[in-house]
Amino acid sequence: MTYDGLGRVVMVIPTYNEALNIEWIVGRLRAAQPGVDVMIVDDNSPDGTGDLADKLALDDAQVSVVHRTAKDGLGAAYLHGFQVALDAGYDVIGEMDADGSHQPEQLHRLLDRLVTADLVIGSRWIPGGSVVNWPMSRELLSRGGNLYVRLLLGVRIKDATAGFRVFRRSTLEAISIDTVESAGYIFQTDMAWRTLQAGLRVAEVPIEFIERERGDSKMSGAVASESLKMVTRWGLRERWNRLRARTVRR
Ligand SMILES: Nc1nc2c(ncn2[C@@H]2O[C@H](COP(=O)(O)OP(=O)(O)O[C@H]3O[C@H](CO)[C@@H](O)[C@H](O)[C@@H]3O)[C@@H](O)[C@H]2O)c(=O)[nH]1
Repeated sequence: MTYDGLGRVVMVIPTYNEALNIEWIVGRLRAAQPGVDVMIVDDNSPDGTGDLADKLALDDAQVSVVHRTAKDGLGAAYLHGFQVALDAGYDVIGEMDADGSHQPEQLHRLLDRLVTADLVIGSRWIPGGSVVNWPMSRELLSRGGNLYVRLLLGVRIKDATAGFRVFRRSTLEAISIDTVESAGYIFQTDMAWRTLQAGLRVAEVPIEFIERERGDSKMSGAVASESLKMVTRWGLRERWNRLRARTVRR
């Protein structure tokens, strides 16, 4: 099935212990966008999410499942799913969480904008975007993290850490996903940064992000500190490269 003007679209949904959410979110996505396929990438969740995903795939030819052997991080799960989607010939490959934070009913905003962009991010931090039910600590972490990314990397994106996105196939091909190494949530920033560095168009559209009601977030101190370290390293490397280029020109 296809989405008008964009070709074949698949939304990749990574899961780890999302048994309480997976049927609900896939049902909503299929109802909201019947032309869009779904690929669940499960890291052998102990709560049986993988089995539930298999049942969904059995009942619906537009749902597929990638089973991985163990929990290996959000970024690693997405990269695996992206490669499967590229091999399957999809024209547009998207990302969203399994827990209802990203609303399938708002996916059309991202897809419509992709007609004139290479990556579209559903943004919480542009006018019209919002967050529902996040504790102040989480909002500060996200706003502060995004400010740090803007300052260190010099990018204009307001929500570079967001996980509701759609990529053109050509974007994933241009940034050579087999060279991406970030395994945790910093993967989101890494992909946006690589897209900009490849000279491609990154657009943001406002979304309402709703904190999950069932199951637990996998965000942790280790995930946040990995992000801080990586952004600092990229920022310093970028400055060093610019300085060297200037010195060589003189
Ligand atoms: N397969 C797999 N899935 C994972 C893993 N870690 C997390 N996930 C899945 O990835 C999705 C997001 O994980 P959450 O732990 O629910 O994320 P969050 O705290 O709500 O984080 C949100 O904010 C982040 C920072 O802005 C975003 O990067 C993230 O995408 C999301 O929108 C969920 O579907 C979850 O099951 C993993 O190691 N493996």
